[in-house]
Amino acid sequence: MTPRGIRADEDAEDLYIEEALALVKDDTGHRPPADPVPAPAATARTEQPNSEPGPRHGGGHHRATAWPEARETAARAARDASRAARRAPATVPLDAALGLTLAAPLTALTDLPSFDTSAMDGWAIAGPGPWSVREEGREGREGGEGREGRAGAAAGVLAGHGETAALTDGEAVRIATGARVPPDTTAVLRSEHGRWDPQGRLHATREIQPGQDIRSRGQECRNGDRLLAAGTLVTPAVLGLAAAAGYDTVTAVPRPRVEVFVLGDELLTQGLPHDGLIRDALGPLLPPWLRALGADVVALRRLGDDAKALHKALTASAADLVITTGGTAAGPVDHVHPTLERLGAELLVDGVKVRPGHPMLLARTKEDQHLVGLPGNPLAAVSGLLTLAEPLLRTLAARPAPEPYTLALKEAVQGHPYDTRLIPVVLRGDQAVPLRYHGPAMLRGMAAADAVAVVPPGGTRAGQEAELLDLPWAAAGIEVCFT
Ligand SMILES: Nc1nc2c(c(=O)[nH]1)N[C@H]1C(S)=C(S)[C@@H](COP(=O)(O)OP(=O)(O)OC[C@H]3O[C@@H](n4cnc5c(N)ncnc54)[C@H](O)[C@@H]3O)O[C@H]1N2
Ligand code: MOO
Repeated sequence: MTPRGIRADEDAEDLYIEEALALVKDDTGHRPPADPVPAPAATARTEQPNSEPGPRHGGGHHRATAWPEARETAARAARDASRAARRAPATVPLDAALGLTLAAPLTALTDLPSFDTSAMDGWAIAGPGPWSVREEGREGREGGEGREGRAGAAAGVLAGHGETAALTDGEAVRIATGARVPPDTTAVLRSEHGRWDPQGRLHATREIQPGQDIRSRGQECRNGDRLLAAGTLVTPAVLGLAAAAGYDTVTAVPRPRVEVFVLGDELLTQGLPHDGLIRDALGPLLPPWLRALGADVVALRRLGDDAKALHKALTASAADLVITTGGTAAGPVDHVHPTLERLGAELLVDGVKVRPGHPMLLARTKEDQHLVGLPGNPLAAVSGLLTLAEPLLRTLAARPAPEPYTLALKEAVQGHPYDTRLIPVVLRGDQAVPLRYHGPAMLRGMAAADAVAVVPPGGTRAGQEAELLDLPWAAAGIEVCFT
C-alpha cells in the first residue's frame, strides 16, 4: 500500500526519510496545512519556580486541547522530532521487516522471471508436430507419468535444472512447470493435450500457438525496474515480492523505540487483587498494542509512585518516546507533571477534551524525545494511546494515516457537553453497535470491540454516522499485526 501523497514518479534514491515523513498524510487525510493550528502549548519551564502547582489537572479545562487538534499536534511533534534526530534508514533482513515502511524504492535486482519458464507440466516442443520425444533428465518416479505412463521413464526438464540443449524442429522434451525451457522451444504442450501414436510419436490434441504456456523472461519486470516506491508499507506480499526480486534485506524506516514506565504502588503483577492492591492491566496491554502501532518496545519498567525513580528513568532514557501510565492527575503521588517541570520539558498537550482520558498529556522531553502521559484508569489510557501515541508513532514510523471512515450508530450515544467521547463498538453489517462497560476504569467493552466510535460534543443520534477508529487486531488479524 502506497500512502497517497508519495509521488510514484519521484526519484526516491535520495528521498531522505524526513521527506518521506513529510509526504505522509496527516490524520485528516489531507496534507498538513502550511501553517498548522498552533498547539495550545503550556511550557512547564515558563512557570514561576516558587508558584504552587495548583489544581491544574483536577478536571480543569483551561489548557485542554480539542481532540482533533491533539492528534494533529502529536503527528506534528513526530515530524519535528524526526528532523531533529535525522533517523537514518536501516538495512533490515526480510524476516524482521514486516510492518515497516520502505525508506528507499524497491528496484528489481533481476529480470522476473529470470529465464523463459514453462507455465505448465507437459512437453517443450519445437516446430510443427508430431514430435519425437527426447529422453532427458534423471529417471522418473516409480509409476510416475513418464512416456506412456510407464515406470522409470525420463523425468525430462525439471524446475531448478540448469540450461538444456536446444531443441530441433520436430523434437520435444518432457518439462515441468517452472523449468527453464530449452533454447528454440516454440511452445509448451500441456500434458493433458498430448497423445501418443503407435510409433511412439507425440501429437497435440488441439491447436497450440507459438509461445503458448511459456512465461518469457522479464514478463513481470526487468532488472532495474522500480517495483515499489519509498513510503510503501511492508506487507507479507511485499516481503514475497522482495524475495522474488532478489532481496535479502530491505531499506526501511526503523521502528521508533519506546520505553514504558508503569507508575503506581498499588499494582500487582500476578494473582488476585487484595488489600487495596489491584492487578496492573496496562503492563500486559501496552507493549503488543504499541508494537502494532509500529513501535519497538525496548523496556517496560514498573516504577511505583516514586518521583525520584521517575526522574532518574526519564533522564537516562534514550527512547524516541517514553510512555508513562498513571500519575497524570493532581493527587498527592501524581508525579508526572512535577517531574516534567523539573526536567524543563515542554508541554505540548496538557489535557485533552476527550472522555475518558482527559488528563492525558504530551511533552517534548528532549529535542528528539517525547513523553506521552497516559492516565492510570485503563480505558482512559487506551484513549490516550489512540489520541496521542497512535499519530505520533505512526508518523515516526512513516506509516500512512488510515483512511477516515464513518458508520451509522445503531443506538444513540449521549454526548459530553464540551468534550469528544470515545466509545467501543462492534461492527455488524453497515452499523456500529455501541458497547456497554465503557467507564474509564473498565476494559470489558474495549476487550469485545472491533473499533472505537468518535462521538462529538452533544452526542450522536441513532442512525447517525460517526467516525470510527479501527483497532489493530480488527483490521489485520492478530498474527499479522502483533508479531
Ligand atoms: N480531583 C480530581 N481527581 C481526578 C480527576 C479530576 O478531574 N479531579 N480526574 C480523574 C480522571 S478522569 C482520571 S483518568 C484519573 C487519572 O489519574 P492518574 O493518571 O493520576 O492515575 P492514577 O491516579 O495513578 O490512577 C487512576 C486509577 O487507575 C488505576 N491504575 C493506575 N495504573 C493502573 C494500571 N497499570 N492498571 C490498572 N489500573 C491502574 C489506579 O489504581 C486508580 O484507580 O484521575 C482522576 N482523578
Ligand atoms: O478522563 Mo478519566 O480518564 O474519565 O477516567
